[in-house]
Amino acid sequence: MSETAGKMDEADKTVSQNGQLQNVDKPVVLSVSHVGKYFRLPTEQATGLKMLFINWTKGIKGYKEQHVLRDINFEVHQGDFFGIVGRNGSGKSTLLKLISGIYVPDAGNIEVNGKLVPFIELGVGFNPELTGRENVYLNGALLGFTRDEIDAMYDDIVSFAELEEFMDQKLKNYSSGMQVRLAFSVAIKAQGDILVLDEVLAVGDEAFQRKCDSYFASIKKDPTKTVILVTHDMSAVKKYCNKAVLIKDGEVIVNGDKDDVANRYTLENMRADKRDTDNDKSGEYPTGLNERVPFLHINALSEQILSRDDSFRFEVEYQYDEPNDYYLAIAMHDIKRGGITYDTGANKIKLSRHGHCKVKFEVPLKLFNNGDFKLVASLRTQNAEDSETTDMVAFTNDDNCCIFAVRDKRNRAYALLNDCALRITMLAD
Ligand SMILES: Nc1ncnc2c1ncn2[C@@H]1O[C@H](COP(=O)(O)OP(=O)(O)OP(=O)(O)O)[C@@H](O)[C@H]1O
Repeated sequence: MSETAGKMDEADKTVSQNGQLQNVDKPVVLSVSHVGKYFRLPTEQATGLKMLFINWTKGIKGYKEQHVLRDINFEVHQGDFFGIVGRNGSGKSTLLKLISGIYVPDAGNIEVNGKLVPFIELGVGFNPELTGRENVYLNGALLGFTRDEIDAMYDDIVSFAELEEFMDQKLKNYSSGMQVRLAFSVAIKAQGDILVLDEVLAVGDEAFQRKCDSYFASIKKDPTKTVILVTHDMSAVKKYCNKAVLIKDGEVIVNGDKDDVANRYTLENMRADKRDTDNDKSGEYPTGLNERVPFLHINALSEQILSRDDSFRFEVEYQYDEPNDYYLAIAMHDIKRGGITYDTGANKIKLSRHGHCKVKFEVPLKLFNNGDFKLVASLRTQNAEDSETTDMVAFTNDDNCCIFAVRDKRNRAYALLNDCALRITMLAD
């Protein structure tokens, strides 16, 4: 085993064991160890030297430190397609700027071995008063390429950007899409070793995105090129990356397996959506609850990201003190595709315990295709006049329901549950 492979961290080992990572024996091209970054946000301004002195004697700093990144550790090997994922404001762009040498870390260090080409902020290194051609040369020079090197890659850049007819026009006359195309083409066609890209999939029109798509597919196969990609697009992470990290509030919370990272990100987003709804609560009881049923909650008892070999276990926890029998009705919504996937029916689960109760359930996932699901429940009582009918007493809303997701490599994103769920029968004439 090489020295580099000997240095691999726990995440690398895990990933290589489940067969996703092929590059652990390749050289480390980027090493991020114990990196921290904070920004100073001004709180009050001293208006002069005297004020500054008074503040100093009182211990008033005049700024507060916002820790944007804390103890970030990971390694990227040559040939990796490495994803950096996280919600808005989690610190991804700051991390890319540190990797690209735009910022200096306040703690830890970053080692880059190879020529790094960043595409992280549009407009950096471009001058609107210069022509497209001049901008290619300017940008290439800023990236550290010689004139001869830029001459050699110029045609390739222009043809990828499909801007042949516009190269002698000033950049300020380009549409924003054209500017993105040119900047992106310079970044990817420049012969660097490590390409650092921020949200590139979100730029350009559909045709250009398709082109980027096939470019990514080809670069993924090139063992000498390394890509570091920041994206919110989990299908891109699953499709291109062999490794990824998930950053939350400035810390790496998942490191290594790109599927784990993508799944956890989905879960974090689902949780955040739910929290947003929680914050909207008003009145004495949460929506759906009342003095008869002051508490009704669905709790996940299993992991919330599962494969079709798993079962999802959950419990309905509630408070109900009236002496009559009652019913629990449970429905499962398909969050992305819409619609109800399953419904127990209003009077199938009859219960008679009272007080604070918990009832456990299990859903086998064999028949599920990939998707995000929301379980909702209602507590119902028999209608006094019609024994066939139930009346809803309380229901879970978005703040007390439960979510889970099915992610299985064997499954597709079809709307239907399971490939065998639908049978089309030919009818007689
Ligand atoms: N130059 C700066 N000065 C002060 N605070 C900053 C600076 N740059 C970023 N921040 C703060 O650092 C935090 C992380 O920002 P960053 O842009 O790295 O997040 P991000 O994960 O890239 O977000 P997004 O997905 O929205 O691009 C944010 O709270 C942001 O306000």
